[in-house]
Amino acid sequence: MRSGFIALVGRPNVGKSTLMNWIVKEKVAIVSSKAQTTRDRIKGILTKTDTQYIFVDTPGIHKPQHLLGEYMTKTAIDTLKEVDLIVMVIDGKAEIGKGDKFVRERIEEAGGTPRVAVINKIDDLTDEDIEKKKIEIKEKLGKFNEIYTISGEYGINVDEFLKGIKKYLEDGVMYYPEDMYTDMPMYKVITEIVREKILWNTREEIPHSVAIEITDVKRRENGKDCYNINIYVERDSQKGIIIGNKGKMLKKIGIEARKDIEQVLERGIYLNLWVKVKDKWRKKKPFLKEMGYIIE
Ligand SMILES: Nc1nc2c(ncn2[C@@H]2O[C@H](COP(=O)(O)OP(=O)(O)OP(=O)(O)O)[C@@H](O)[C@H]2O)c(=O)[nH]1
Repeated sequence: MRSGFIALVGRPNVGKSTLMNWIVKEKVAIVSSKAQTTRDRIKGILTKTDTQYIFVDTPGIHKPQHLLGEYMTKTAIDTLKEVDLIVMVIDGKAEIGKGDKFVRERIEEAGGTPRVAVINKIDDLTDEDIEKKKIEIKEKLGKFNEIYTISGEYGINVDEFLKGIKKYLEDGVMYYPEDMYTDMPMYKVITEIVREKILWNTREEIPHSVAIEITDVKRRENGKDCYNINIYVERDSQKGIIIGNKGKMLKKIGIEARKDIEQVLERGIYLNLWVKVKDKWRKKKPFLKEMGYIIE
């Protein structure tokens, strides 16, 4: 048996969450076309007959712009020092830029941890594009132990990638029981589902300034739990967008979120969503602490 921790790193939007979801085939990481949606270290665990892969999906590494950003980057760098392997995911469809170089520098800070590069989104690339990308990586990002080419969305070459990275894992250990696919607490899974639905439904209109909190769970007489969940935004205008015309948007978000949550919990629930304005919440440390984004 081999087992080990693998950090998936890369600038926002390269496809880390999509890849992890494909690998563990369960809803453990949020997928969105928006940048920086994954705020927490989430482990996706895949146990095969003789290998257990524990994936740590790091927050999108980027230059800190505000308090929440600082927290996300620090978490990501700490992760890199602890793992057995760093997998740097690169968007094969985009030119390698400042964001990728910034991530590469953070990998250097992790010291001697082995690192491989993954060119993602090859479903949209020609063989020639892929070869060019490999050269670009060597020129702009330097040396990796290996370079893999995959598509996380369609699962192309993902098995080969998994077999290939087995050698970096520790021999003779198994960290988690076989049937476990995430150690993310259930409340976090639930709030992430709500956040995902908001981001999907509101498209470009709602920025990342949204935080979700379960305020209470009450059991109704028929035995079903009723979840009350607050959605915090920064401005009245954002509140308006989420609620929508005659409350239609909030209703849609609620229905979609409830369905996914019921699937995860394997039972029926009631879900009440409340939208609240907290001005500039990202800059307010006590509030961030309360929401679990800062641990001191
Ligand atoms: N064509 C193609 N698109 C992909 C692939 N993987 C991901 N995408 C798209 O790329 C976008 C970003 O994917 P995510 O998985 O959210 O990216 P991420 O790196 O986890 O982003 P953050 O959580 O913001 O760090 C989404 O629109 C995906 O549909 C792929 O293999 N092929």
